Amino acid sequence: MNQVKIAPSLLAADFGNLQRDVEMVNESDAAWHHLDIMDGVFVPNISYGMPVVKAIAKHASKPLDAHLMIIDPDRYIQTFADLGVYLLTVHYEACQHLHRTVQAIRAAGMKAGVALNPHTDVSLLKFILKDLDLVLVMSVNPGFGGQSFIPATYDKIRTLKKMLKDQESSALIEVDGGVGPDNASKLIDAGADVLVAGSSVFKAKDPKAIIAEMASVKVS
Ligand SMILES: O=C(CO)[C@@H](O)[C@H](O)COP(=O)(O)O
Ligand SMILES: [Co+2]
Repeated sequence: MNQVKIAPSLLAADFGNLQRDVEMVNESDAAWHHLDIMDGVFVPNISYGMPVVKAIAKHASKPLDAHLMIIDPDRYIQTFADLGVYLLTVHYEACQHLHRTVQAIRAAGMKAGVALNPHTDVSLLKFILKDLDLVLVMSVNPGFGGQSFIPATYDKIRTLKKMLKDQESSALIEVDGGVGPDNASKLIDAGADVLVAGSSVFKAKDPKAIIAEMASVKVS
């Protein structure tokens, strides 16, 4: 059984000290850097765009896990590949032709993920699961850091885990929103492979210790 991966979300970093915070993640037990790209249309917030992704990529030593909260993400697939993104995740709710988008992500040389909003049923991915490297289960409504975790997520992860097993899919399950040491074990028990954590890491006195605590949770 693989160890859980921790992906600190840089949305909660200090943007005035971005290099310092990226380097903190480099030196920690985190597996990936999680990048939240928001367009102000799909979600009611604008985060950051390509120049900031480029700056992060320059200092990051771990794979870049980009979570696109933008409509019609096909427009930017090649740009993210050129910036060195490892895993590109698009929202089910933001794509007209999800299968085509996933194929385009892989053709550009990246791993492909699909994110689901809290209200979106995992069964909608039934016929595309085999084409995915990751499913991102949103445990808050996308758009902002620092929100409260939605408890229905546990059942959603369990249902998705069963679907993946039934289809013999090796896609990872990533959980994003309101995640921290308090719910990490329960999420891992439910079947999560990757935990995204923003506020619980960057607002902590000792961010590296919080990352280490979550990364060391035993997988049963
Ligand atoms: O995608 C998102 C929000 O839309 C996340 O990646 C958040 O950035 C996670 O922040 P916390 O809930 O952990 O503070
Ligand atoms: Co995210």
